[in-house]
Amino acid sequence: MYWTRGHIIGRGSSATVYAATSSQSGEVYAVKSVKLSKSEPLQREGRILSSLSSPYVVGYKGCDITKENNLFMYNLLMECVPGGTLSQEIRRKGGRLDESRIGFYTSQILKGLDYLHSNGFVHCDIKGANVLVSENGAKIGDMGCAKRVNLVANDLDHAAEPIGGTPAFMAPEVARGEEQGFPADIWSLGCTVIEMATGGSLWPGLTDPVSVLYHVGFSGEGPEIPNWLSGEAKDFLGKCLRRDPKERWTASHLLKHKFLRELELISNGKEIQESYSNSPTSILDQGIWNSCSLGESGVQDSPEKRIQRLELCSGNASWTFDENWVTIRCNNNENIEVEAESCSGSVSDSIIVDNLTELRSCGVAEESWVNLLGRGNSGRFVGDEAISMWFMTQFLTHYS
Ligand SMILES: Nc1ncnc2c1ncn2[C@@H]1O[C@H](COP(=O)(O)OP(=O)(O)OP(=O)(O)O)[C@@H](O)[C@H]1O
Repeated sequence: MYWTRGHIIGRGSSATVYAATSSQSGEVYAVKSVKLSKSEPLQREGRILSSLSSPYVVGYKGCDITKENNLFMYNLLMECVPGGTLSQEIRRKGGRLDESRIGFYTSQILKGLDYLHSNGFVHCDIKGANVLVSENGAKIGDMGCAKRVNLVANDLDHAAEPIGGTPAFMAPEVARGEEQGFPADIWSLGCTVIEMATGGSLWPGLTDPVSVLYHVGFSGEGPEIPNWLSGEAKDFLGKCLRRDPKERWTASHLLKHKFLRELELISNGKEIQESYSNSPTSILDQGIWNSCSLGESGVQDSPEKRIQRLELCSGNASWTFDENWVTIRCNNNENIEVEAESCSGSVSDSIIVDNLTELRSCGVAEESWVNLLGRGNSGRFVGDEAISMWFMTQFLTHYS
């Protein structure tokens, strides 16, 4: 397939997403690109997406390898969902959504989950930042953490698939590193409903992902359910946020819950769609394209200097919904990669050090590692190449 790369429309912790135009049809796609040498997780995501087809999951359009500026890039082409993420939509609407809109998006995310689960996939990272919205509603995106469940045994192949996701949205059994099956997505959906209702932190007062993990896993508590929600909505959340995964309702069961059924009868989707299409902040607006320019900084400094710069960039840990992110990854060889990125485009850096001893010898206080991890909405734990549970253990040991 021939296509032309356009503007950046989003950045995640592992990849950059651009608009792309098909040379033949002129159709606009979203293309997620990474250096070929680091593309194994994206290739895996592509393989999963290519096996799926649902109006509630972002559509697969193909993949290829390009050579640009002497770099080989792996590209995953997807359907372009023009409204950005659900988290961005929440901010556009002033920090929280009204209940009918919450029900509208929840029902579509659930239909996507029902589809994934009945095809044997656990998404493993449901949250507002991984749901894409358009005038037609919501679609589940970012299948980068997804894993297959053995439907016959109704169990995970633990050896093959590490636990992944975003700490604040993780189910208790996931935070404890025990299991990550279909019910884990349902807990994360409950957290996403609360995100839609509050726009704020699910765990106020907990400012770094390690303390969130510890609290979720061992405190016996769930996130606070906003008081202003109706009884039906609270009941729905209660079914999603049961601490025992066996007691959580399934996606197909939740689709029949009175919270969604009643809303569907009242709004029939129309009012919500009209309201959405009036939004002036679609990512396809030219103004947004024009304002989006991201610089790449050089990487000539020594690892020491670059780690120190990252430490300065990271500031205080804050578990908020800002778009800045800093990620620390550890691969199987225990090389540690530290990256910093600013959505405004002013910082872009990445360094690799061999082990924790080297990170220590660079003079970065261990507290700052937590800060580095805690910044932004993607202080997250994902597959092999990303922050491993091993690395989390280091933090837990340090933290406790
Ligand atoms: N199909 C799409 N259509 C429109 N925008 C998209 C699409 N896919 C991704 N984006 C944008 O790109 C951003 C990054 O995408 P995505 O979350 O898939 O990347 P990632 O590197 O896997 O993220 P992370 O690992 O941090 O969760 C999204 O937050 C969204 O703004």
